[in-house]
Amino acid sequence: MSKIAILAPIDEIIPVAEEACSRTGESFIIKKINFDNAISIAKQLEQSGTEVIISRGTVGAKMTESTLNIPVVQIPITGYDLLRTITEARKYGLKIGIADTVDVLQGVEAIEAALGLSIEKYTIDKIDQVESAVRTLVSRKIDVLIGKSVYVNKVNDPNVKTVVLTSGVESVIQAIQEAKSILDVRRTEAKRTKQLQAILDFIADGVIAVDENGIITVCNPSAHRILSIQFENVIGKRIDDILLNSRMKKVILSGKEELNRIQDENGVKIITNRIPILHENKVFGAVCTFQELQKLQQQEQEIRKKLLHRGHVTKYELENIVGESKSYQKAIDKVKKYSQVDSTVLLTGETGVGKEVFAHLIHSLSKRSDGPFVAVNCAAIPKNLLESELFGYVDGAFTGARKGGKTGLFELAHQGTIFLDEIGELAESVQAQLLRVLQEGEVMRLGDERVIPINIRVIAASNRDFEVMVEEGKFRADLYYRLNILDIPIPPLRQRIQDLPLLCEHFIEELEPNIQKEIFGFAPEAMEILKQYHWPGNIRQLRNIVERSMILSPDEVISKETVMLAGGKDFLQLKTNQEENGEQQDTGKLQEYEREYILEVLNQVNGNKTEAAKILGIGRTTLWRKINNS
Ligand SMILES: Nc1ncnc2c1ncn2[C@@H]1O[C@H](COP(=O)(O)OP(=O)(O)OP(=O)(O)O)[C@@H](O)[C@H]1O
Repeated sequence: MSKIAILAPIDEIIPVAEEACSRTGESFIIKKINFDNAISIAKQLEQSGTEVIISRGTVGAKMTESTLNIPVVQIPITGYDLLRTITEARKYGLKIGIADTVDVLQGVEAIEAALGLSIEKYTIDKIDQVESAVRTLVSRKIDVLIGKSVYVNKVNDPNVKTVVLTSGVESVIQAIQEAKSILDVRRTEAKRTKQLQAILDFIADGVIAVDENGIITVCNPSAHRILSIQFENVIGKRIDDILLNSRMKKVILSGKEELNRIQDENGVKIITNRIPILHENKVFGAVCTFQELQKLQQQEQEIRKKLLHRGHVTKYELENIVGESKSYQKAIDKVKKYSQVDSTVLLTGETGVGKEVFAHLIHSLSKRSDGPFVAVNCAAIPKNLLESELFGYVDGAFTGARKGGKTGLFELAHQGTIFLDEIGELAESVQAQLLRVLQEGEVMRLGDERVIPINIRVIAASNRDFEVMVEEGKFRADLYYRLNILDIPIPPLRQRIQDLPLLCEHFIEELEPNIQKEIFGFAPEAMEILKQYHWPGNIRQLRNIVERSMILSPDEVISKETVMLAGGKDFLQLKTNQEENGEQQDTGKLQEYEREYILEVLNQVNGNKTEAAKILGIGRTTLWRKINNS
């Protein structure tokens, strides 16, 4: 199918067009048309793949002004065509009239001067001037009328002869060249449009463009998906009828871009960039690109997880939790119940009772278990950094701020749980911001004006007495009540000492692979010692003592002496108490055991005193004194 068609409004054009095609080596469609059927024929050709039409005269002009989507190239009237036609007309008389467009008439003036002729001219500027043009010229008593076929066909005065002004082969060749270059441009444009379309179809960002009146000109598939609105035929509609908060008209009016704005559309939160489309300092539209905030936050979490090589995931499951005592089981029951709701939990208890373990457990039993678990020890992060760590910051928020800004831990916990350990250590300013997070479900990065909505569950923990802190004005009362919706007090180890054998067994099993020693357990007297101790460091301290005892023990069963040694000075104090209680202890013998075990440890670490002191939990000087004392 040829991409170019020549539509001839007069018969004379057909042989000229055929000649032009044969000279240029083309085989275009050549069809005879008339004023009435021109547009329907052109439309049929357009549908069957014709991309450029060549025609001429009034019919050509009619096609250009019609609803055709393809360009129409006019076959020009050249000076040569005029000369040829005027020479022909002179055969019929000297009084010549001509009706045509201003550019053709300019050529006529040049020929008049050269030939010493005076020609009656009628300037056509609209296609419906045929009748009046012919009437006017005939009334001037002309001998002959020159014009396009529609004009000459209207002459019915037998005294006036007619000559059709038509184009020659050169003019048709000129039109063919022009049509071919239009075809080239259209092909390049089509390629570029296809490329752009592929980009728009492929990118995950939503893209919507509007013209200067706010009428949608582009809306890509991601925009449809993200906003999940039925976008039937959105092209051509007003942006404000489709989106409630688009602000595109504002961007067109101000000519200023708006970047990284959070926008709510039908309950979908999106982060949007809007820019004006400028040409020669004039705004002729705007384009916005946007992403779903929730997706962005998820991706950011994924990337951060990978970058940090550690996932914000829970480490403890219910089966790793040891404790059968009533008080502990009561606390575990609360964990199970509270994990099913989304309210804030406050865990209280002495250091090392397992507050973090409980927080992990609540998360892993909750419906958020697939989301992140972010644990923050508020006492471990320097006070001046805590705010920026929790809330994040934007580029240039403060001196020393990392380029590109930083996502805060609250944002990282989005769709999951944040565990704020040692919450009693929060500075007052941070307490106020935390209250806002709990009340509004939003965070604001340092140096930013935008609020970022987040969906998190907060679990807080402290080993301090909040009521006293609130009374002393060190902790905001409103924050305390907000945190203390569900409370879980965790009992200290000394109040559930019956769990001790189970815990020891659990830790031996857990530690054995690391220590690479087979240990059966604690001798009954050793267990007695452990049960008598008051465990200020609770389970963490117990785990350390079990580990130390396992390393020190020369036997598969850990003896009382090994435990005494592992307990260090805290346990020696215990021995004194026992003595005071009337128990007989042989101090000299104990010191001897102590010395023996210290030597055993030294032996295991090849005499490295620093290493041995570390394992024994005593200073190097004490170690030296203990070896040399006896
Ligand atoms: N019920 C339990 N069963 C087994 N191990 C436990 C249990 N509870 C706590 N642990 C262990 O005890 C140690 C201390 O627990 P955790 O860090 O949760 O205490 P914490 O109360 O948060 O301490 P801190 O107040 O110092 O932050 C951890 O090694 C943990 O594995």
